[in-house]
Amino acid sequence: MELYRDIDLPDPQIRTIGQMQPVLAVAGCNASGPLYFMYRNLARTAEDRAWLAANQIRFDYTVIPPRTLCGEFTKTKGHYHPAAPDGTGYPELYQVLAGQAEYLLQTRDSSYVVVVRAGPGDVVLVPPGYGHVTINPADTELCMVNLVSEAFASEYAAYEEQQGAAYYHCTDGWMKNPQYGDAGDLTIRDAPEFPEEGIVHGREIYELIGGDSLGFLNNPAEYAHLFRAF
Ligand SMILES: O=P(O)(O)OC[C@H]1O[C@](O)(CO)[C@@H](O)[C@@H]1O
Repeated sequence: MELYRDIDLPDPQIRTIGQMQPVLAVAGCNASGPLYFMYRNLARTAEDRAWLAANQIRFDYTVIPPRTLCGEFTKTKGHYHPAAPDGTGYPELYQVLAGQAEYLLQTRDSSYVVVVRAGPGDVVLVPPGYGHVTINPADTELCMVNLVSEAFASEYAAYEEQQGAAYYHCTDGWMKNPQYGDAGDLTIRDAPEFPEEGIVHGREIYELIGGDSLGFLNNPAEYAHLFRAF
């Protein structure tokens, strides 16, 4: 899969282990350093950048090197998205470029928790109302891109208050987070595709920029059919 080497990357935003402490499986895990790198708001051309800005959409590139922290595979911090003005939560679209990813998605009441496994070229839609964490369970770098509305700020409080997501992926397997007494069993599945919107494995999601398939990112209520796969 194309690694977007043709885009000049700005300085990344770096997620440090210090920032991750509230969400790690082992509280107080003695580790330090940068954990992952987020290159936000990218575009290949001035025309694409103008289209993205006019449509309030961001294209980001994230690199998650392999690592374990006190026995837990490296992961993103985890956050929820608020509701759009139409009352439906903002969704997000990811695509893996290199490495292996596990998208750990959960409803706000954690009654449904699902891991979507994805490899190079795979697309993953985070449906409205789902919080998400991305785990790198492999020993290679995970590179991924995402398209998301830039009309909101991510909400981290619930993940921080409950010490992360409902499950942790550790080197000896999946472990339920004891702070989620009522969490549902873990479902593990592959990523569904959405051919009617041109969102299919192996097709660069960047190609959707400038087209008419990304309306769901800012007007999710009109696209309920897209979110039924979950
Ligand atoms: O904000 P977190 O939970 O650290 O997750 C980082 C990921 O989220 C994004 O901000 C998009 O939601 C990406 O830039 C990045 O891959």
